[in-house]
Amino acid sequence: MTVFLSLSLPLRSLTFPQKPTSNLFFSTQFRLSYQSQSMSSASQSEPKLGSKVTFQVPGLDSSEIDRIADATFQRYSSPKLQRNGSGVSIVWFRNDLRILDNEALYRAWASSEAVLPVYCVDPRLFGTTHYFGFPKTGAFRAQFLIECLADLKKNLMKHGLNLLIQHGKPEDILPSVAKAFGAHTVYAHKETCSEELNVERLVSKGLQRMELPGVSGNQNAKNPKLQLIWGSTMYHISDLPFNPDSLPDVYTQFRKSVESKSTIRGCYKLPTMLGPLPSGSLDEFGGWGSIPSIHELGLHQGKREKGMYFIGGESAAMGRVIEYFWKKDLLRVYKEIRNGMLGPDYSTKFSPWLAFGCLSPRFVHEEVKRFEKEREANNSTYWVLFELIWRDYFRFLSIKYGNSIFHLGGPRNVASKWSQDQNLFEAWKEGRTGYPLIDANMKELTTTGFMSNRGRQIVCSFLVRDMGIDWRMGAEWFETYLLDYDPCSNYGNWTYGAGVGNDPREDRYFSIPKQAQTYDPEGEYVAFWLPELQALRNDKRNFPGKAYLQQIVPLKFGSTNFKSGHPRFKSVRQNKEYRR
Ligand SMILES: Cc1cc2nc3c(=O)[nH]c(=O)nc-3n(C[C@H](O)[C@H](O)[C@H](O)COP(=O)(O)OP(=O)(O)OC[C@H]3O[C@@H](n4cnc5c(N)ncnc54)[C@H](O)[C@@H]3O)c2cc1C
Ligand SMILES: Nc1ncnc2c1ncn2[C@@H]1O[C@H](COP(=O)(O)OP(=O)(O)OP(=O)(O)O)[C@@H](O)[C@H]1O
Repeated sequence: MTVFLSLSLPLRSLTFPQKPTSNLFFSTQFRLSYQSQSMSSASQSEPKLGSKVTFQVPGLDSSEIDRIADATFQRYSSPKLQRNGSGVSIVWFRNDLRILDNEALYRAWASSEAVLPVYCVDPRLFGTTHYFGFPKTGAFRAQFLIECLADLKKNLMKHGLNLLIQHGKPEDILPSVAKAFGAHTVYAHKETCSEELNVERLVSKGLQRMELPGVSGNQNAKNPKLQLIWGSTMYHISDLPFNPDSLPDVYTQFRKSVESKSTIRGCYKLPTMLGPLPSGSLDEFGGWGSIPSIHELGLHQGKREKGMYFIGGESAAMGRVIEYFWKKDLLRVYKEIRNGMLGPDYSTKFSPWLAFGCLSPRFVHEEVKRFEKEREANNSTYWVLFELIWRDYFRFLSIKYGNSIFHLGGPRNVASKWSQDQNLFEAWKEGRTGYPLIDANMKELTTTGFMSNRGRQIVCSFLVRDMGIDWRMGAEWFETYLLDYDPCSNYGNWTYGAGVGNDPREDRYFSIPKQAQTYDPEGEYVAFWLPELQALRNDKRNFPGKAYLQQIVPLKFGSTNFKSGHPRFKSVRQNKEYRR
């Protein structure tokens, strides 16, 4: 039986698109809708490619998203679960904005008679990045967060709870909420990077120092505890076959070791109802508080002009899993199409929801296994897990290497000369380097908050290898803009790309002409983002010569316009081009 029967969706949902072919760079549907208009000659093809087109991810309407979410909650509910605690506990939501497979929420429920869910809108998240002072959270990610909070509140209410939203630092807010409700424990998910660890320490201290109401002199009265729970990875930290401090430095060793020696835990089941809420007044907190508007966060959301538009929240995340795996049947071919750049369907697009914790990687694992059982198991179905193991790996590496993942020399403390040339950096970030593949990717990032994995590797290589710019400038620019920003994956990948990562064998140079020929042979991607290229012949779009901006630097190896071996880069060591 397919998921559509169990979700009782309309009959048309039962018809799946034809099995996508193996040479896809993006989804069949996306390609077909454009191919019909796109002939090989420039004159007939391009008006539609360049027109303003947006794609909602997932591409489902809100009622279908709600139906999928309700059916999924239902599938994971167990009426047999029993709570045996007493008193009040608090769930402090952080980057775990979900109900399903949320161990902190489950434990808070099981250990109490009443649970109070709290989210703190921490002003530090809307400050600036560490070295270069870019906005810490850009408008796209802030808008995504707003939608995540609205969805979390709605789903908590469906389960008999609510969400108290407070504006301020968790270390100021949580002790006063715990005091007002006499909570015995604050449950939260554990983080691994120093900014977040620092907040954990401050919250813990705040709870310890809290004065208990009306119990002075009572030796038995206890301050509430902060109980931190591991929950961000697919493999649980306690199930690793090694201590994170002795994590293998080579990804393949890590992967083989966990695959052979560890198992992935099942998702936590949900009680049908999570209530009641504690009794008591919320007056001193202004009632349940409000979800901030983008303006209240000091940001401005521009018009969505083009490209993908992600819907925040756990319900949309579940909708995307069902859409990508079951409805569009793309899990079957994921490995063949995952290096695409254009349209919503060449890859799962799970990352923004994973980063906010709307989606549990263990849930993705269980859906992959269900698909393998009910439809097909192949290299593609495995490959989504392979990629999620990369995500786990970077998370565990952040424990082993601490703040060095943010430092110029990276985990290996590599001494290199880097430039901070503002002209070059501005051209990179604004997408006017004269290389269509770079410019298109950078425009996609600042227009949507997303960039493909292929694109990220190419623009990273160009910034650090061809321009010689301090990689942290690129990493912080990504930190501002990415919807899926996650310190471990972002800085982990940047240190790899810059050649300062923990694995000395990872030294990546991406040749732009080669990447363009392989991954955008018809120039569809660059023409989508750079309409001025649409008038050119398909094979010229990535190599437009004088028809486009002048190239701001020559390429280190091989060039589209410049002669290779430009003296500026003579001293740079030749690296093999990297292909994954
Ligand atoms: C310079 C650079 C910076 C990056 N910054 C981030 C970041 O801040 N946050 C982030 O989630 N990913 C980051 N990535 C990894 C990767 O590009 C994205 O996870 C991926 O593009 C997200 O799209 P998707 O969900 O469709 O991926 P899919 O191809 O569908 O992969 C499925 C999932 O596997 C995980 N994954 C895939 N590739 C990687 C990878 N290289 N490293 C870690 N996890 C991976 C992601 O969770 C992803 O959602 C970065 C990569 C590079 C090269
Ligand atoms: N979640 C995060 N996102 C981005 N950066 C983070 C995160 N957590 C920690 N960092 C970075 O970790 C570093 C910690 O700086 P801190 O001053 O506390 O320690 P440090 O090791 O002495 O670093 P530095 O010498 O760069 O100041 C900073 O670069 C900070 O931006």
